[in-house]
Amino acid sequence: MCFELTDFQITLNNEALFEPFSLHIKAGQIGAITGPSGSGKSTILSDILGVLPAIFSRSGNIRLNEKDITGLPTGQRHVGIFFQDDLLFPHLNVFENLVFGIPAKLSKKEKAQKISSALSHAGLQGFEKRDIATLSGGQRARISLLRTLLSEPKLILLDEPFSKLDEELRDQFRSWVFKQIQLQDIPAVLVTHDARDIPESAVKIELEVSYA
Ligand SMILES: Nc1ncnc2c1ncn2[C@@H]1O[C@H](COP(=O)(O)OP(=O)(O)OP(=O)(O)O)[C@@H](O)[C@H]1O
Repeated sequence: MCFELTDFQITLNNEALFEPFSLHIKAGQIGAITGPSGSGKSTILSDILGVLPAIFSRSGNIRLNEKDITGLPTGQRHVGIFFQDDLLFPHLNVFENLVFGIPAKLSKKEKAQKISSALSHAGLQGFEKRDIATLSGGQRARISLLRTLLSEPKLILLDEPFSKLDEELRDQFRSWVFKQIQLQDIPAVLVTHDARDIPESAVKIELEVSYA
């Protein structure tokens, strides 16, 4: 598994948001994109996901596992996203939230097994019937990432994933997330404004903004 952006640039109203860059990451590796507010970090993730708003245009290529995915609709890209607002369904329990992430082709039993094993991995064994409202912030965050991982993405995007967590939880959750990405053996693109969120081993890109 590998992910590449080549000579990548996004333009808004004929003005480039940042200088072109290339990024190459392998399975289990993190590509970390930083840059000033408004430099285009979230827009880059939207484009990788396949939902770049029409007002923007892109030059360069997006390749996942050696295949150019630029023309593919979102549903065929197999890209998972995780961000600070966890978007769990508050009226459904943990099991019902997680089952949304699982490919529909699996049987009921297989789905239940996958969920049980994922919860154990996250230190949340037996949480299937818990209401979302009864979970702590850190537990919610873990459930939310599990849901993304259960969809078996080929690439995961992390958009300011830790910014809503308090200091202590943030450290724990960050290490846990990076471990899950390695276990899943997929590449990940991380967008953050906080250097503490970037692991040593990450491939780092700092967006260069050229102000007119
Ligand atoms: N739908 C939109 N319509 C018009 N301009 C937009 C739209 N979305 C984003 N922009 C502009 O595009 C630029 C890049 O925005 P983007 O959200 O990608 O930046 P960012 O680096 O993620 O910023 P931040 O760190 O503040 O979240 C900004 O100047 C923003 O105002």
